[in-house]
Amino acid sequence: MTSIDVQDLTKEYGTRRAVDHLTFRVRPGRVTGFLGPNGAGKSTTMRLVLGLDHPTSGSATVGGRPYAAIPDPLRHVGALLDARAAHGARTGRNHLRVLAASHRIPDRRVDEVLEGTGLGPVARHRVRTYSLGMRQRLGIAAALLGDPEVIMLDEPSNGLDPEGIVWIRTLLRRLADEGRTVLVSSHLMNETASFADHLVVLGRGRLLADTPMREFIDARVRPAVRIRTSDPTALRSTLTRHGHDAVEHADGYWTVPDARVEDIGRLASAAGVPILELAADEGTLEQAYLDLTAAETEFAAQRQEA
Ligand SMILES: Nc1ncnc2c1ncn2[C@@H]1O[C@H](COP(=O)(O)OP(=O)(O)OP(=O)(O)O)[C@@H](O)[C@H]1O
Repeated sequence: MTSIDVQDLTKEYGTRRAVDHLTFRVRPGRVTGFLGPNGAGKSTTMRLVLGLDHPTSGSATVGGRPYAAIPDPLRHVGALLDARAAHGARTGRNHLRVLAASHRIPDRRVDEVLEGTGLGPVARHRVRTYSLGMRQRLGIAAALLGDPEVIMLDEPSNGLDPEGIVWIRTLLRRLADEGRTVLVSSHLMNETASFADHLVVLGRGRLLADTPMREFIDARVRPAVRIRTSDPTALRSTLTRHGHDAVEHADGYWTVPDARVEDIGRLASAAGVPILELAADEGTLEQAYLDLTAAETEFAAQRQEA
């Protein structure tokens, strides 16, 4: 089982500290979403893990070894950092064949990943004719080429069309279900919520959260019940009688904070209040993320004032 281990990792560029004493572990068998505002240090951390940059202090290892010490690294760690990196004059297939040859990976694997990433029909076209989405797919194909147990993707959904977004979601889930270690950075919260089991969140180079996704949301967003009725007066009086503060919204919905669907449903039914819709409002990753990063911004402002 191969984990990514980041231990007290710090990276400074001049006076700018991009990564600040960061410690976390990315475990196999699940998709870990890597989140944080622009400039939080996600790409720098990924580059440090891949040995593309040297840490100022601390360490980053894969399966207990620094990337540079892994023989045939493409067979162990697959990464997509920058989809523009492929040589535009080569065909997609040749780009992958060159990579494969340097790691003694057979050409048939090239054709396999081309098919798997939906690039079969354009495999013999030059990369410079590819759309951003096709380049993303080519970058993902390159990451998968060595059938690695560790996969790191920086913004893989970038430029993908809706069908591509569904494809990447399914792919990430499958890779994790196969027991691989999958780390994926994204700015798209709905997207991340659809594939991640676990989250690592950075803010200004520091670790803000390292937690299962459900716990991350539940700790920050109060659960509520959404309800719609044809008799708002009866609904309000029933809820008030039972100590619930309901909030009415312009679109005809009511929200009952800190309540469970079972309880509100039972109360309404016992009081004969007609219910048109009833649902648990469990909170979204976006709400929880904005709550966390807002708190972080406030903290930063307070520190500056002090
Ligand atoms: N080569 C470099 N030289 C100088 N500063 C750098 C370099 N690479 C990154 N930085 C700085 O380090 C900080 C972290 O950048 P990084 O790209 O890792 O953030 P990120 O979380 O990936 O952001 P984004 O979400 O915008 O991609 C930023 O302030 C950035 O300007």
